[in-house]
Amino acid sequence: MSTLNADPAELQKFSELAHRWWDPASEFRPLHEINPLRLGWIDGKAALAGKKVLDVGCGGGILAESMSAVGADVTGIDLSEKALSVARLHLFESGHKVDYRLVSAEAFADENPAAFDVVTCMEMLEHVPDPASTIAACARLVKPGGHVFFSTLNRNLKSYVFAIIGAEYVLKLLPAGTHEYAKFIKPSELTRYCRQARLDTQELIGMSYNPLTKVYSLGRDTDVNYLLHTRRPG
Ligand SMILES: C[S@@+](CC[C@H](N)C(=O)[O-])C[C@H]1O[C@@H](n2cnc3c(N)ncnc32)[C@H](O)[C@@H]1O
Repeated sequence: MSTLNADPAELQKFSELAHRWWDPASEFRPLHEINPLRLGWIDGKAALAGKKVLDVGCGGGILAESMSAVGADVTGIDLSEKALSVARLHLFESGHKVDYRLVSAEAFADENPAAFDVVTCMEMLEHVPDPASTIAACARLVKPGGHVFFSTLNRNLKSYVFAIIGAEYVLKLLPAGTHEYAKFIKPSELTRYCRQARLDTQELIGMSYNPLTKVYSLGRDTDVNYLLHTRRPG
């Protein structure tokens, strides 16, 4: 039996904060603030309405719900039971429909090969022990010709300064200890894992935060946060 590709300390961290997931002033504020940007970018590439979509590492469901709101048929998977409970409860408030499951990407891929038009895996890879295994699972889950989207944090001096020192200690956008530098992933590594999983890179785009205007934007600067659009060949 293969070992579970999960770090119990990471899951515990998200479980402890889970009750604040939908508070836009909480530790999850950055996810609320970046959501319209990433949703628009994903929708622009994959035209979500009517598509079967899987959100891997969905947490409390910020992205999953928003994809349902634009007409996608969304399933969300995560290994934090508390985050999933919060996600399920929030559906009563929002009226959206998402099927939430407590299962790893690898196990779900064994049960549902080539089942989804679109797979999203955002802000999750930097929290798992073996990101290449998660990426390979996402590649197995998507249909031939389908889309897979990732986002994560780059690994360099600038990302260390911005994502850890800046976000966790100076601006206090995130609790100290949210991120572990060694788990950040360079775009070259992410695209290599994708190639190994037979996912073709379509676009790599940066996401930057301006601390003066407090506004996030998409652009060419991939030094800190970035997103990757890939497709499984048809
Ligand atoms: C920073 S949150 C991102 C949530 C969501 N993807 C978003 O961007 O709004 C990271 C999520 O990954 C989940 N996670 C961490 N390790 C995981 C694993 N091995 N399998 C599935 N989910 C995992 C956590 O429980 C948490 O919900």
